[in-house]
Amino acid sequence: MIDLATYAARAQQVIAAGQFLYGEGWSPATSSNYSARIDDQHLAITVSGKHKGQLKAEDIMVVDLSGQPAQSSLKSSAETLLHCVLYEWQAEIGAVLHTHSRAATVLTRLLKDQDHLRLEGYELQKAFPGIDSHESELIIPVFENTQDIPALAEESMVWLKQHPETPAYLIRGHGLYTWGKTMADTLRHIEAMEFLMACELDTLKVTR
Ligand SMILES: CSC[C@@H](O)[C@@H](O)C(=O)COP(=O)(O)O
Ligand SMILES: [Zn+2]
Repeated sequence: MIDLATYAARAQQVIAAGQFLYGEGWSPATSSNYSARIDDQHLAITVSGKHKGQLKAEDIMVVDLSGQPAQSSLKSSAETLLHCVLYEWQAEIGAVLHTHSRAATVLTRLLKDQDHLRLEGYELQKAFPGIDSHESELIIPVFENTQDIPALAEESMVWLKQHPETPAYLIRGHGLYTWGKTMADTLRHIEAMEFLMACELDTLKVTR
């Protein structure tokens, strides 16, 4: 049984996240998907194809950790499985957010054949858990874009199980996935990644 009060609270968090992320320009044109954990078996996730700045309660649905809808005929996000494997991987993950910012799209295209973004020397790296110095190296994997979501889910898990400290990943020409213990933590990770990616783009502009 799903606790309805918890579900309603999580749905409100997802709606508020959408308003913020759309307002920042990081979730344009129905792109992006968001979720929050309800319990050890269920998550609240956006219905596929919705405008993320105008989400309503009926645009959030419940799926189990295998991505199957719980008592719903609605279609959950096309990328539901990418969320599910993260919740399955780490029990402490409470929210997962996927965005489509211009910075994530352009930077990953500029990185061309590189399979990761390397960040070092930025004070803001400390916005991520376990990082207490700008001198540490932060590696964010860049996966190739694909419509084969089960394959991407598998690829993300292979990387993350080998690098469990990773706070986010990028998909080339597509966007960002990040996660955290709470929705607030996850939103902070997005803001930090957006700042860092903007800095990287600014640096490329003057050094290329
Ligand atoms: C509007 S194109 C973006 C989609 O292809 C997809 O990548 C995305 O982020 C949103 O898909 P959705 O099924 O609404 O969760
Ligand atoms: Zn997407």
